[in-house]
Amino acid sequence: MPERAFNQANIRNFSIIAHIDHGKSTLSDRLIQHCGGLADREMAAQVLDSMDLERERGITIKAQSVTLHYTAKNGETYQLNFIDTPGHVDFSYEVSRSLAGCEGALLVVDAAQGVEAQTLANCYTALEMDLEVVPVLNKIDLPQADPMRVAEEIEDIVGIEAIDAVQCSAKTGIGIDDVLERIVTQIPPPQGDAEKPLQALIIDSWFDNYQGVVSLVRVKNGVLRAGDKMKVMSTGQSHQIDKVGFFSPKPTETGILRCGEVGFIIAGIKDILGAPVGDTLTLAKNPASAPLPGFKKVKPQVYAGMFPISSDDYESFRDALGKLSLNDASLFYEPENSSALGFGFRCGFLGMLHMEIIQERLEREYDIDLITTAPTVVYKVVRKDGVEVKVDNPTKLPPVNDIETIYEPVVEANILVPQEYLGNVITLCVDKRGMQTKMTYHGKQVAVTYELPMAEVVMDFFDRLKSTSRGYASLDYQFIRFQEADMVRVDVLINGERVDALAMITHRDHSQGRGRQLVEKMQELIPRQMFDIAIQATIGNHVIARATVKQLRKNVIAKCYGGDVSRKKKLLQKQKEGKKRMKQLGNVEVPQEAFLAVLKVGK
Ligand SMILES: Nc1nc2c(ncn2[C@@H]2O[C@H](COP(=O)(O)OP(=O)(O)OP(=O)(O)O)[C@@H](O)[C@H]2O)c(=O)[nH]1
Repeated sequence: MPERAFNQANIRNFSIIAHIDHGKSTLSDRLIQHCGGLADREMAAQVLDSMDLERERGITIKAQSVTLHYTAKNGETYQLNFIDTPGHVDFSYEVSRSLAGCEGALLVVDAAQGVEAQTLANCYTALEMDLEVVPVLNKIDLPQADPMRVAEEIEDIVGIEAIDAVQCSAKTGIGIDDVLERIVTQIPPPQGDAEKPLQALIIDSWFDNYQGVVSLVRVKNGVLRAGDKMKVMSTGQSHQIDKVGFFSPKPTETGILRCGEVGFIIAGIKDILGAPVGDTLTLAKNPASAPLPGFKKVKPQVYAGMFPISSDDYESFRDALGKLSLNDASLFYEPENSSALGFGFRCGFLGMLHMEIIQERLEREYDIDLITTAPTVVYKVVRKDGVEVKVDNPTKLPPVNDIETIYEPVVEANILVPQEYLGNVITLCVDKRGMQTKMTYHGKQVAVTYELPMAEVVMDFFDRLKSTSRGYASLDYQFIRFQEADMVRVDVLINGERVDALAMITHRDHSQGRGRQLVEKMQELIPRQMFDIAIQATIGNHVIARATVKQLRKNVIAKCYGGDVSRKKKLLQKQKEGKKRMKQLGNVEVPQEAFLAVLKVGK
């Protein structure tokens, strides 16, 4: 392989911080196009949002990278390594992961919309990590764009200089040159010493069916070559490096990654735990004395049970979770056994979107049909005998008589909202048992801070906030403490049998109303069968609500008795498909939606 020209001073490693829809994907495609990374026809598909799911949902989930070469106005050619970051509130942890590989970040703000809470939180993370934050005002082609106002907002709310912020339109291409020049002039080159022992940070790892584990790394010190024997510092395991290179955006082998560079490495690692994200790689021959600081560990916030509909899928389900968790350190799972749903896993997620995405990936990429139980947060329970337990599953809540106190997790939620929707947002927060702690006005925008029970926030809060503010309010939240709360477990009985997978933990004040809504929702969702089905909600032995699904009188097939066989077959086939998502509880068939009916209550 020919030696590449290399000058560490001409490397720029950066990420883009942007709120969803402010144009990050469009801008990154433009930068790639401008630097000749892609032909126009390849631009049709946005490149960095590579997973199908991401494209459909229009959001970026996983960190990806691309290496570009840009010849600047000063005549020098720069290597730009762009590491992508996700934009949703559930994934701020992955943002810090991407930022750890960079010296700078572009803060892309829609010049018509202004600053949103999520960009704010990520921006603070970047500033804390000592990154150079370069503000970029996008969408200046829009008639309603108001770059001066938004620049002031950035200064006022984010607290960085923005008056001479670069203005561009990722859509029309205006100002893209200026963005590239800013990257080169404002973001510092990587520090690090090529002569020191190798230290390469694993930013991301994923499993490729042909290559095994592929890792995206940032070389902080030393040099990494194909053929070298490298050591994973946390496990001490050594592997021969097969391939190294860049994504440009197609994978391009270079045989070497030098100090300051970002690229992929493949080392024939088959074990999915062999290259953990946040770990440090060094060389077996001349190892570094210490690993690099890893990433802040994140704890899942929401737990739910996931059960394969067919018990034959259990093994493949476990393998799939293993593969997914390789590049998603925030995904937690452990075996769970439900009397209603059989063998499955208790899974922990960052939030509801994260949960939905994992569920969809399992179904689409791994072809596993699942029943998911209602998500719950983690409660701290102090028993009468003084022992403290963490409860991530309503069925594990100790009997009422054994409980001294229950503590629920509380978050601090920062919301940015235009003044005209402030009233709606306050109503929503009060409804969700929120307590206001701060409110400041910034031009047209208001920043409000609430302390809210996490259980209320992780479920449907984000969606409701969006709809009550016509999409203008934005949210960021973090766990602050556990707080004593009067929580109870509501059980659901179907024909007298307690269904463990349907239990929920809720505040006592809401329990009566939610119990009622829950049984009513279940009544709608459970199809009528050949007998009456009684649905009850209980707290302990006390029934708080009941409903009945009346028996079905007619047999569907009876209708076409004597009719032609193919029609009858079709009807049966249709029924069977309809049943795919059903679970047999005793003699009652319950559809998947019923297990999530809890999410539909309390609105
Ligand atoms: N008018 C105008 N529209 C733009 C511009 N840049 C992006 N858009 C549009 O804004 C919408 C969102 O752009 P994306 O690039 O997908 O946004 P994103 O921030 O990458 O979204 P995530 O991938 O979810 O983080 C798309 O409909 C784009 O066509 C711009 O400069 N001007």
